[in-house]
Order: sequence, then C-alpha cells, then structure tokens
Amino acid sequence: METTTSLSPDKLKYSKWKQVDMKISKEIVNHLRKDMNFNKITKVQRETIPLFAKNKDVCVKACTGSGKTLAYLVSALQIILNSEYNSENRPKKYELLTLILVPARELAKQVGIVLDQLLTKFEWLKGYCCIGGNKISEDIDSFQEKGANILIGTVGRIWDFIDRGVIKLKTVKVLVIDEADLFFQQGNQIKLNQIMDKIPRERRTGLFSATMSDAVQGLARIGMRNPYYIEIFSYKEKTLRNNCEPFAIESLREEYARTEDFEERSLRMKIEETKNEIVKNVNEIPSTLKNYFLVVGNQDEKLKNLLEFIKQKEEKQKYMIFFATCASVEYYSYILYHLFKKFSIPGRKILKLHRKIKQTQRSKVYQTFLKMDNGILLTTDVSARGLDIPDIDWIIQFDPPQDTDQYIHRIGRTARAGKEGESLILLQTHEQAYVQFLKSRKVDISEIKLETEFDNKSITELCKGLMKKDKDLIDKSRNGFVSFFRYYKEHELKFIMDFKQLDIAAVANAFSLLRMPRIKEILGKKTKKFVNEKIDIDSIPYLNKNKKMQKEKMKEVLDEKKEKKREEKLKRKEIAEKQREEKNKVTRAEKKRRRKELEVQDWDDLQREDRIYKKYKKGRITKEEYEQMLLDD
Ligand SMILES: Nc1ncnc2c1ncn2[C@@H]1O[C@H](COP(=O)(O)OP(=O)(O)OP(=O)(O)O)[C@@H](O)[C@H]1O
Repeated sequence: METTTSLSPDKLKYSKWKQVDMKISKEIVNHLRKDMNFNKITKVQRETIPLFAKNKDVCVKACTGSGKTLAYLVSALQIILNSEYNSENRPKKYELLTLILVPARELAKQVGIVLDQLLTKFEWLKGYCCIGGNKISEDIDSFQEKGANILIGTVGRIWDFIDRGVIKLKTVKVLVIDEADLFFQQGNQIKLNQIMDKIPRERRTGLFSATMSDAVQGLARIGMRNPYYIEIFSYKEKTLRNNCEPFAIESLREEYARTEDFEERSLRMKIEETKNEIVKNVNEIPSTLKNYFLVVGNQDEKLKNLLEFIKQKEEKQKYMIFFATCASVEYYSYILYHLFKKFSIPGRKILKLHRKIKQTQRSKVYQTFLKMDNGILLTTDVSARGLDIPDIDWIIQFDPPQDTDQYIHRIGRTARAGKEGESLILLQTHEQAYVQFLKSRKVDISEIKLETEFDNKSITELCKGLMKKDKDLIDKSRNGFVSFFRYYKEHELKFIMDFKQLDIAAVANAFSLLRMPRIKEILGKKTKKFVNEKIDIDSIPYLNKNKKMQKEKMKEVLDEKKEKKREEKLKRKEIAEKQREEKNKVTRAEKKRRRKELEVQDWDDLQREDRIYKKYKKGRITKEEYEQMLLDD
C-alpha cells in the first residue's frame, strides 16, 4: 500500500504550490501562479499530479468543483515535458501525445479553454478540441490546418476521426477519461474499448469523476496498469469513516485524501462490505453546499411553488433549473417568461439549453450564461456534468433525476472551488421516499416549506390564453406531456417514482394541456379530473410563419416516410408470400420423392420375403429358420 506524504495543516483546503514537492517543472508552476492566477493548489491536484505526472495510472474520485481538470492537464503536460520533446525538439504537427475523452460537447470546450490557457507558455505544443454537432468535413479541415499534440473530444467524434484515418493513436502517451462513469451510462463503452485498444499499452491512463460506478472500476482493472485509487473527502466524512481505520488518512484541516493501490483497495472494500462497516459514497458533495427539498403535492403544484421561490429571492441570483426532458425545457422556458412578466417578477433573464438545440446555438447560450451575473438557465442533464459556470447561487431540480449520481452531478454545478451554493429539489407527495434514498447515500438534505400566493387557476388561464393564440405552444405543451410520461415510466427508481401513483390529470394540467392526447401509456387510465377544451385546435395559427412552414414540411416528410414504410412493408409481405409458396412447392416435391423411395423399399422387402418363402417351400430351410429370418428382417 502506498500512502501520501504528510503535509502540515493549513487553514484552507488549498496549500501553496511551493509548499509541496509536486514534481512539476518551475515553468509550469510559475505559469499557473503568475499568468493563470492559481496561487494555491487544491487537494485533488496535490494528490494526483505527483503520481500521474510520474507515470503512475490513477483512478481519481473527488467531489464536483474540486479542480480535477487542472489535475490531469498539468500531469499530461508534465509527462510531455519529461519526454524527449521541448521547444527545440517539437513533436510533429499531428503527433498525438495526449488524448482526453469527455462525455459532453460543452465540457470538451471548457477543458479546451483551460488547456489553451495552459499552453500559452508552451506554444510549441498544440491543443485541439473535436466535438460533434458541426459538419465532420469542416472539423477535419480545421484539424488538418491546426494539427494537435493534445486532443480533447467526445467519443463519437474522436471515433469518426479514427475511422476516417484523420488521427492515429500509436504515439499517445497519456489517456484521460473525464467523468468516466458517464461513458458507461451513455452506452459508449464499446467505442471506448475500441479507442483504448488503439492506444499503446505503455500509455498512462487517468480516470476522473465525482462518482465512480463499479463499471468504471472494472475498466480500471482491464485498461490500467497497477493504478492508484485517489479519493478526496471532507472532515465530516472522515468522522463517518472512522470505522475504516487504520488507513493512511492524511489530514489537512478540512479535506482528507486517501491514496492506495487499486487492488488493495478493492480487497479492503470487500472486507468492509462483508463486515458492514463501509460508508459508501460520502465524498462526492462539496461541504460548502446546502441541499433542500420541497414537497409540493402533485406535478401541477410545482410551477406555482417555483414562481414563489424565485420571487422571494433577490433579483441578482443565478439559477440552473433541471428538467426531465428537452420538451419540458422548451415548454417551461416559454411559459416562465410570460409568467414573470404577468406577475411582475422582473430582471430574471431566461435561457434554455438541451440536446435538441443546434450546437452553434448551444455554444452561444452557454457563453452568454457564463458571463451573466444573474439569470436562469433551464436545462436537462446535458448540463449536469463537468460544466464550470461561475457563481451559480441555486440549483433547482424541477424533476428528480434518474439516480443519485446524477443528483450529485447536477447540484455540483454550484459550490465550486470552495465557494458556497444551495440546491432545491421539488418532489411530489408520493415521491417523498426519494429523500430517504438521498440520505442513504449520505446526502445531507433538509426540508423547506413554502406558502405561495400564486394559484393554478390564473397560471392555467395565462398558459391556455397563450396557446389559443399560437399553435406552437400547443405543440410544446403536448410534447412536454408525452415525453414526461415516457421519462416517468422509464425512471430507474420505479419503487419511488411509481408510475401507478402518478396523477395523470395533474400532469396534463402541469402542461396546461387543451386536449388529452391519445397515447398508449395512458389508455384505460383515470383522467376524470381533466377536462378537454371545446376548441378546434386546427383552427389555431402558428404565430411564427417559419414555424408553420417548418411544421408543414415536417408533416410532408413524415407522411412521405410513412408512405415509404407502408410500401416497403407491402413489398416485404409479397416477398414473404412468394418464399412461402416456393417452400410449399419444395415440400410437395420432397414428399413425392419420399413416397417413391418408400414404395421402392416396400417392393424390395416383398421380394426378399418371397425368396425366403421359396427356400422354405423347397425345404432348404426349417420352419424355425424361416420364421427367424423373417423376424431378422
Ligand atoms: N488551484 C486552484 N486554485 C483556485 N481555483 C482552482 C484551482 N484549480 C481549479 N480551480 C477552479 O475550480 C473550479 C472547478 O474546477 P474543475 O472544473 O476542474 O472541477 P471538477 O473537479 O472537474 O468538477 P466536476 O466534477 O464538476 O467536473 C474551476 O473554476 C477552476 O478554475
């Protein structure tokens, strides 16, 4: 077992670069301190860099916002500086030395920005960020123009580059997988394995995340060589872990680190698990983050509580609000804008970000929100991981995420780098067990109560009024409703997010539906509390003419697709019919052949019996012999 070297206690979580032997060059330290303004070093950097930069594989688990990005970028840079390359002996333009895989485009860009800053002092090295969302041909042209020694990217686009022969991974010395567990949730492990297979085995590998699933630990076993497991946790968690002694827990005043051999750790975990001593997953949440929940009744009670909550806060606050689906973000961003206006809640600028927004627009929104002092970003889990947006005051979870890991990543967008932050999750009454579930994962969470002066009637009136003027909003509300059902039905925590307990009428009212759509999920279920509006929806216009054209075009395309599918189905049916007929023909011919064969065989048997009988008649064989020969036959 290897433990960390001791470090004198410090009032801050950070210690100074010079206080410890980080095994990194002065050039890097000076650049970090003087140009990038990072005077101190965070605990995760303190633990990771000396090992990773000194050619050890690492599996690093540290809470959100703890500075993992710089930990792996500095290590990767130091490994390059330790190699044969320098400003005189530069690597070739396309010679890839480091590959950094991240699960989302915005995160790739963000890491790219930090890397660019880091490389301003090392201009002989080139960084490049390749992500999907734009034309692959453009990306390839740009890559070929710029070249890269350190490449950051999402798995899909990196794979495209490999597949088209744009990049070769034979020269890669360092592989970093950031937010490692998400690759497994996204089902990207096959591509990930294929990419890893193309990188020489002598590489160094670093896995980083705030949450580490068993799958990641499996990857550590097959994709790494004698890795170290580095874990950072806070003082409070140390107290919870007292049972885990005696392990080398090196203490600063507020944060603790444990570094140990990966296999030894696995063994220890097994022993502790059987002894029931283990305190799982306690080190993922920053200690500066306060978490709250609010129980609201049914789904249709959430919007008015959200309005009240925001209204009671100061104007200058920055929020991220997480929804279950892209369609919910589309609907509520539109509605909230009008509700703020109607109820005079000024100064809250609303932005939206989700997977279905085009990449160029996504980048713009992200950049705008980064710079805003206050405002609200409505988003989905596309923004849950890794995004480093400064000074978010509140994370609000309008819909609970699929699992606690995602909860932890969502709330981790606030309280970053030692700052304070708060989070709120809205729960329906039947979902209250979610709180116990969070507590079992050692999430410190308390209840808040809220009296609201907003009422559903006036909210619904406003929403329906808007819908009656613009069919686009009707589409948004319908899509929001349908996708919410699918989200709920497929929720991983079925014992808490119980579909049977979901009040369908309340969900319909939450989206101010004009008519209940006929979807198979709700056929035969009670929706008495919901009343369909007597209105001819087709007579409502699209305010945005482009939208109208888009919808018509989309309908045309869909109709065409349907027709094509119908024709293909008919064709398939015809072919199948023909094949059946052919098969029947074959079977008939076969039957005939078999019959003939049998007839021939019967004839042979008869002839043989006749011959034996004649022998018996002529007295050449006895009666017993005759009967025996017939039996043998
Ligand atoms: N040594 C340092 N001194 C001061 N601030 C730092 C230092 N290192 C990193 N930071 C800042 O801390 C913030 C969080 O860093 P980073 O994004 O790397 O966190 P993370 O651990 O990767 O979080 P997540 O798990 O959410 O991805 C960033 O704003 C970064 O600039």
